[in-house]
Amino acid sequence: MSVTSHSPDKTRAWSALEDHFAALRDVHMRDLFARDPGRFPRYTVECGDLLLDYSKNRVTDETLGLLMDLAREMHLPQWREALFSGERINCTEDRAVLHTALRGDAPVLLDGEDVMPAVRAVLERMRGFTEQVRSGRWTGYTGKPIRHVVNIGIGGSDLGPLMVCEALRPYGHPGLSMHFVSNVDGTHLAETLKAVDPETTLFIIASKTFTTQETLTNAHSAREWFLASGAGEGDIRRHFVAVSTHTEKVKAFGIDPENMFVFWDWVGGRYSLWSAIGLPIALYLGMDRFEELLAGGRDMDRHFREAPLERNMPVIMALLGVWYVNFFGAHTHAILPYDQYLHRFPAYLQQADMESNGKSVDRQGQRVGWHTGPVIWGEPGTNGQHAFYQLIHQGTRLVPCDFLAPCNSQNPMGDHHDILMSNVFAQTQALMQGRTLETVQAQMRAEGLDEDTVARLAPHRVFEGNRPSNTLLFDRLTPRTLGRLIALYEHRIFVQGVIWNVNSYDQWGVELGKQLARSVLDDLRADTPATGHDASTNGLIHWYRGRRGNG
Ligand SMILES: O=P(O)(O)OC[C@H]1O[C@](O)(CO)[C@@H](O)[C@@H]1O
Repeated sequence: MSVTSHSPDKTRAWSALEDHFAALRDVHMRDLFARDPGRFPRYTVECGDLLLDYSKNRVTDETLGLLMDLAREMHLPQWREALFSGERINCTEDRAVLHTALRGDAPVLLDGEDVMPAVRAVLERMRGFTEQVRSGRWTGYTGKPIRHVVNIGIGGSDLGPLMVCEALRPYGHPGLSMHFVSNVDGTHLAETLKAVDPETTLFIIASKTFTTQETLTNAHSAREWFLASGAGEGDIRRHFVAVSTHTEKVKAFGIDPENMFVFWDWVGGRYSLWSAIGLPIALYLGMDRFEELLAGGRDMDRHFREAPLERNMPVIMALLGVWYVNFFGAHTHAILPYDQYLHRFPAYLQQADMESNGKSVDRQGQRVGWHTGPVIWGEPGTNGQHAFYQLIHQGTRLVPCDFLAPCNSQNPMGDHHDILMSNVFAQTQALMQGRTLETVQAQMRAEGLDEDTVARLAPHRVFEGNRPSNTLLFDRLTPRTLGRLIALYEHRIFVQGVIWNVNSYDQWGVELGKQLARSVLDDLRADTPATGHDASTNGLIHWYRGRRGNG
């Protein structure tokens, strides 16, 4: 690797940020706004139709300057170049990380060979296939056109395509209904199969490794269901396609390689929606719109690569996150989309962010002495307001929030959209400004309440404020805009990984549970006593074995 890495807490900027934090921790954003009328124009940045307003953060010019120093001391510009140019920055798996090439338009050399011809060839095959299915020329085994697409995959082979198909529903093919089966709980597949017809259903078996237990179990059961409907083995080719990096394993499952769409080990699962893993997206939206999504990702790549760090949207968002995690001690970060179509965006980002930066050893294998990725969570507004915003406004924890909202609804209806947007702006204002005890008391007296009631209730009605948020506005949730948004968060994750000196592109933390599940499953199938686990696990296995089949 051409770039060196080291501990962030050994940098000069980190120490300076610690001192600066001590001076700023009790400063209220109300006062920062009062002192500085230029905050909004200075602390906003654009990329295409995206506007990021980060003025409602607990920062000053000095904070931002020090955060930029930290990025430079951690060699962010060099790491960014290593990412885009195909260096093997996934050091534990010795892999390049090239999801940006999937949406790129220039040669990218990996081991001296340009990856772009292969990328374009897969896109062309996707175009041919999706046009056949969407036009009705690709028929099922009884000659009927495809009406249902069932994607069977999990994690990155599910969450991205599912989120995008939901987000871009207004652009979806009216004659295709999209289904996503991920959970190995038989209920997920069973409920999906109740809604589809074997003669008109196309199954996509999506798995980078083609070894994932949940996906293969669901895929085998789907095939059995299909064959039980009266179809023959020879009909499988019209109803099952695969997306994977492993041709041999796809063949072994019984899917013709002709019906397989490939991608490569340099595409991480949680960054793979831009690859053939996006096949459900391309089927639903059509290939032109899928390419608009890619173009949106490319817009953000260009911005990330070319804009100065101080005007760089993913860099700014990432560094603000570092400021809260490492200096204010924030444990979580809320993603609050005020667009119903983005209702799976927080779930998608949970995997993208937490599987990437939920690490506790650095790139050198040493235990980190600083906090890394926060818990990512969220729900669409305004529903969240009536659920968990109480804690964000008045709880004891600091929860930095991202509010995302379109300036135009896909479904204009009366004054719904102005009402929705008034909530976005009011929430961020309330979080920032709060409401002081004096204001509460004055308001209560103006309402004519007696002094006892004022004294008793006023403390409950105080809002400390000083709670940070970013606001991301965009014109309308189009494929291109969504591409920009997704790539924005991908790069935010990358930058934070660089600052925390972790490898954001492996996921060893999912291994142990998988391994143990295999040995537990052996014990669930056995009739001899289970003794090889701890007392709790042995006890649970026996309890379950004694009761299954009774319910
Ligand atoms: O696409 P695959 O190989 O089935 O993996 C699915 C998911 O499983 C994981 O490896 C771990 O949960 C994810 O990183 C990945 O997205």
